[in-house]
Amino acid sequence: MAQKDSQDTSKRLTREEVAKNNTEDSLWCIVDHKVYDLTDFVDAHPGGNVVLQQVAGQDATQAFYNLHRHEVLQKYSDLCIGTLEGEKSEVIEPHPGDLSQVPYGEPLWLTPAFKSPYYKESHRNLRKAVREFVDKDVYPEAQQKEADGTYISQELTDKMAANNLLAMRLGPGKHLYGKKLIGDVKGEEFDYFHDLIVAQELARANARGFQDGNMAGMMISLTAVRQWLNNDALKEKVTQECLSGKKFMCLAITEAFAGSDVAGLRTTAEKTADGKHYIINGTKKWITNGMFADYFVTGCRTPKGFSVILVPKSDNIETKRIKTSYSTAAATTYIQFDNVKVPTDHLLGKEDNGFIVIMSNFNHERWAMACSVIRWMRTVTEECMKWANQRIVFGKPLNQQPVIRAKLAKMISLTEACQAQLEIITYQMCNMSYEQQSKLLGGPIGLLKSYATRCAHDVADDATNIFGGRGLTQGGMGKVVEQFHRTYKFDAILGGTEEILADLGVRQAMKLMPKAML
Ligand code: HEM
Repeated sequence: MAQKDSQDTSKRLTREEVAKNNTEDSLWCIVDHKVYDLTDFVDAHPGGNVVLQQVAGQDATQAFYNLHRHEVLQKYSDLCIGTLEGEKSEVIEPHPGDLSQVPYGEPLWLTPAFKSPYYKESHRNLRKAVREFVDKDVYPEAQQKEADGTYISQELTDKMAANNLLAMRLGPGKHLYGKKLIGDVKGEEFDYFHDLIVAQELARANARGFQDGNMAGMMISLTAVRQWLNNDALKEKVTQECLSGKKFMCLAITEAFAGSDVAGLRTTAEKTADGKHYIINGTKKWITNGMFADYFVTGCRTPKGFSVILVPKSDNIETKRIKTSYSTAAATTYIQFDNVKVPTDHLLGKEDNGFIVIMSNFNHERWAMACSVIRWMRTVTEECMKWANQRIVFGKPLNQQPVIRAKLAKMISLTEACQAQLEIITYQMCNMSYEQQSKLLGGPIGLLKSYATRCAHDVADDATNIFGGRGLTQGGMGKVVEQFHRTYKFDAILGGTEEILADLGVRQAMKLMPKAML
């Protein structure tokens, strides 16, 4: 019997040689024209020894791809002992930074021969650089943290900071000026299409809890601090601390008492007799990144309304972890403020006028959530395209069933429609001042997010049915679909529910109605 020639994939073997290695003492099989020696692996195989013994000495390509993701072969590449004489591997080996070759696996602007008026050379360069970074540095940690529920490492945070990825998450602005970003992009030229690219590429780490754990809290709160904090020195200090990855920030608005109903919040901020401090009391719930935050951008009731205050961490702030349907890597938190003393110059905007602070800040948050959920819809559609192509049932590929093709048609159409709407709104953001965006885009962005998550609902539903039991299983073929089906609701609820946002879109439109009668 032949001996295992460790990792020598260049070795040429014949099908006749493979056929002879069909016993427990030497068990070989063929997958995609390559030969695997499974002799020592049989007992460790998660699918058991019997199935391997049944294909000993044979070509098991079809059986393998019916049951395993290609990444299994990459993980166990040391079992490969050679390639078949005169044959070569057909399955495309993905490398860090590669574009998908699956139709609709990429937005149309990244599809060869398709054109777009929105993306310039610098967008393409940034896309390439961020994808490489995500594939090499973010994806492995994201997968690990999603599974074990621990928080982002300081090492990855430092790398994100060094590459200005933390700064880019705030969107375009002065905080990027003078900086040379990855992909050779100048900070001054960074616009909302660059921003869209960063959001969609980061979502490709396919770890929904970790995705929020990776500074979503800072992304939605430091923007408000930069726009509204009156104390400039403090503003620059906290910006510097957070964008360098040394300190962490979160947005603390929602409470057990009120979510989207900001007017119903019960956390209070009362001024001390000398007028120099606020004393804050109350609770906050479902606060992303609260567990590791050093700053809490907090919504409070003040005598005549609602105010937003930057609250540094102190002993009077207590945090407790909340378990939700995605990973605790997101650091979702219940917070109690018990007589927390904060200087009054930590106020954002004007006292009692916090509503405008929160509402204008919501636009970027909601738009960024739309970017990532639409990318998830695409990834899930791509998974279904691959599965329908490789899965053999009733003696033929799944894609030969019209009912499956009808589902794919719907998933593709919904994804493309959402991406197109996203790009049109992004173009408006690039061409409007912050004030115009606050005034005119709240409605359209609300409708975009609410429509995108309604579509995500349909995509998750159809994808799960296409994958069957695997769409309900964590790990293995359907793992991305299972995760999306379990977590897409975060995008439908966080940052404003589907219903509230759809209604906002219509209410804003009604305000702009002329006196036109039928
Ligand atoms: C290079 C060869 C192989 C390796 C490295 C391998 C590895 C694995 C791994 C890691 C799993 C766990 C599930 C996953 O991560 O997808 C698994 C499951 C399984 N494998 Fe394999 N396998 C190989 C070949 C085969 C072949 C040829 C067959 C069938 C003829 C087979 C049948 C199964 C079955 C039935 C399961 C359980 C799948 C499920 O729960 O859906 N494996 N294998």
